[in-house]
Amino acid sequence: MAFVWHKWLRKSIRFPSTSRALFTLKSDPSQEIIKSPPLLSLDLPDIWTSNSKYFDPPSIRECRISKDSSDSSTKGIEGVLPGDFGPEISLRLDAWHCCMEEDFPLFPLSEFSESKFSKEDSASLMKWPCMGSCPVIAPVLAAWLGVELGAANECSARVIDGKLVAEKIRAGIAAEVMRMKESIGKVPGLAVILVGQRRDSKTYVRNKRIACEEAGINFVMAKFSDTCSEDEVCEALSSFNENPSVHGILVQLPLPHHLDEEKILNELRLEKDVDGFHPLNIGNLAMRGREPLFIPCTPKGCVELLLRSGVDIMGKRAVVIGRSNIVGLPTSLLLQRHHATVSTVHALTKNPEQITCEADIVVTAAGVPNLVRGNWLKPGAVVIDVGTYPLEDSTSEYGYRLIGDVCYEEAVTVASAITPVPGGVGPMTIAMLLVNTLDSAKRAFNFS
Ligand SMILES: NC(=O)C1=CN([C@@H]2O[C@H](COP(=O)(O)OP(=O)(O)OC[C@H]3O[C@@H](n4cnc5c(N)ncnc54)[C@H](OP(=O)(O)O)[C@@H]3O)[C@@H](O)[C@H]2O)C=CC1
Ligand SMILES: Nc1nc(=O)c2c([nH]1)NC[C@@H]1CN(c3ccc(C(=O)N[C@@H](CCC(=O)O)C(=O)O)cc3)C=[N+]21
Repeated sequence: MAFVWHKWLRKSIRFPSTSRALFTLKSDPSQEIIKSPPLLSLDLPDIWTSNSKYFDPPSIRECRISKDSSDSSTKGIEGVLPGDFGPEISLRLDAWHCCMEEDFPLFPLSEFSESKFSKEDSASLMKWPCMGSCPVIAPVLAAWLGVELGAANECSARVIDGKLVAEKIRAGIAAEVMRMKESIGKVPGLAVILVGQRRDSKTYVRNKRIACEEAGINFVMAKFSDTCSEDEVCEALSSFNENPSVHGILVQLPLPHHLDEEKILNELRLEKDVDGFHPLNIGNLAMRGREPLFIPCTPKGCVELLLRSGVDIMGKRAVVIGRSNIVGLPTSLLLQRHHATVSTVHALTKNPEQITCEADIVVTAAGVPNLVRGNWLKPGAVVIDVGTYPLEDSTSEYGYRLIGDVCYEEAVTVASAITPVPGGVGPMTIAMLLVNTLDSAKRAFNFS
């Protein structure tokens, strides 16, 4: 289906740098477009959530708009989406181009955000999340659709279903474990050290055990009381280090205060560091051209969710809220490896909302419930909520429920895609732990 942009609209369009860069690369056949590098050892297809009326079939992830066609006759640009292209400018689109009906593709082209629109126009358009970052194309499409822009508030962000994605990944891992078992008679093994009685830690470890069992991965655990000594923990760690049937070791954090976390983690063998917290793994993640043995599970899960939701990371502005060794810092490093321009917000950052407002991708890992309000977000931003704050709730099965960092009800009306808590990043963290454990076993057995 074709549509026409009026000439005055065309004048207001300037192609932003990402498009320009890609256009340049495309016009030079010796250069390949650099894609975000794949992360998973398992080659699984893209997965799209079906729980929103706005979803992206992978086939329309790249569309082209004819540059010069019909200019003289229609005094506009004719765009044909997708499939029937003239001389093209290739646009890489955000993940969330909507497809309202099968034969009516609707593309909020956020690439055109430099257009000159009056503030009033932009403001009202921005309230329309599915088009919000495209002040140029939205009115054209709205007129074309015969809908009022005011109907905006009915739209809401696509929910990125981490649980569903994680289930598919885990099914892939189970198949790989089975293949390994059938070929060499071995399976991967994960060992967990759990110290103390924290309810949330117990829940996370239980989830890890269930996930391992379902995937056919051996799971062993060493449990200690709150008052145990450092030596006891180190002894267990060193026995797991020596055990050839253990390919991954995880010390559940946080540890009780009397234990020296750094000292204990230092005991862990690099090649079994499936959490990816070892300084050498983090250092290699940070350095260009170096490959860490393991990428920390939560950051890897966040990026995996972005990629599988069709969100292009390259050239995008990302803000990571939090800079901890286990989530915030490695997430920033990993996004940078995927060619995002990354800013960090932490507890001492001034005007965090202004910095966050600039981001196309927001990953938040502060552990502060409802920290990120709707007005912290750029319309159309993709929001990944890592935060899990255990709130007392006697009506819940385990006496608490998890709250994220993001004020979900507000964010869902502004963002283009968002992860829920629970059911977002958490299950992906566990899936990535299984991926790392499988990778480690494959390395140990020289099995590919
Ligand atoms: N879903 C999952 O799979 C996982 C979830 N989590 C959850 O993610 C959250 C973060 O975990 P973790 O990194 O270990 O936590 P830490 O407490 O180690 O780090 C929190 C980070 O957030 C920053 N921060 C705290 N308050 C604010 C604020 N008001 N504004 C901006 N930044 C702030 C801190 O800044 P500063 O450095 O200045 O102190 C710090 O860098 C927790 O809720 C945790 O439960 C963690 C791991 C996995
Ligand atoms: N060495 C170490 N490695 C970790 O990866 C690690 C850690 N320590 N300490 C604590 C944090 C937190 N974390 C989570 C894992 C799973 C869920 C998870 O599965 N969450 C589910 C719900 C869980 C529930 O049932 O309550 C969800 O968000 O849907 C959450 C959080 C890993 N962490």
